[in-house]
Amino acid sequence: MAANPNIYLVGPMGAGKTTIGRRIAEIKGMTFVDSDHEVEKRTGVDISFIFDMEGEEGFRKREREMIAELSEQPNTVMATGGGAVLDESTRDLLSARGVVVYLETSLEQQLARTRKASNRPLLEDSNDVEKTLAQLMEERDPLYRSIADVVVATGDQQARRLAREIVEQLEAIGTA
Ligand SMILES: Nc1ncnc2c1ncn2[C@@H]1O[C@H](COP(=O)(O)OP(=O)(O)O)[C@@H](O)[C@H]1O
Ligand SMILES: O=C(O)C1=C[C@@H](OP(=O)(O)O)[C@@H](O)[C@H](O)C1
Ligand SMILES: [Mg+2]
Repeated sequence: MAANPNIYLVGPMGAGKTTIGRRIAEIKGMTFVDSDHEVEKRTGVDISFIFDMEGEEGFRKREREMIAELSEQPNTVMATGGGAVLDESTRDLLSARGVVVYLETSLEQQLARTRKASNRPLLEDSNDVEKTLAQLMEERDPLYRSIADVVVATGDQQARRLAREIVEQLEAIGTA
């Protein structure tokens, strides 16, 4: 039997990439990786610390290299960080090496889902989180769409249910 194609989740902060990605991997019996977590493991520090020390540019370089490495791994579901798609080589790699799922999200949901958690320096350093999220979305939505094989609206449904629906959708189009 052919191995499962890799599944890559893209979308903005709070879309649920990390949460849903982990569930999809469980359902499919695939390996789950999160590019942010892998950068943190490799460096031994958190994302906010990397932004403080090296700026966003330093983080983007680490993110690009990590995604390039992780995308070589077979049978893998990878949650990317919300800004990973800014890099053209990353977009090309994700497109070429797996199925790309864009988790589309309303600003409202993003606000609710990013309210509690820390370690999102772009939001921690903002004095108007809603405006920052809206600006990022304007810049990035076309990039997410440009590589998406599937676009999934994340409504109010439970993470587990959403993951099941995504798996069904991928199986229906013959990509999982
Ligand atoms: N479909 C969902 N329903 C309810 N809560 C969710 C859902 N997706 C994500 N969450 C919650 O939102 C927060 C952010 O999710 P996360 O997976 O970290 O998003 P991302 O990786 O896209 O930034 C987490 O607390 C998570 O439990
Ligand atoms: O949107 C972004 O630029 C970022 C999103 C974060 O990941 P999540 O999308 O998983 O929150 C993390 O990579 C970093 O804080 C930058
Ligand atoms: Mg995440």
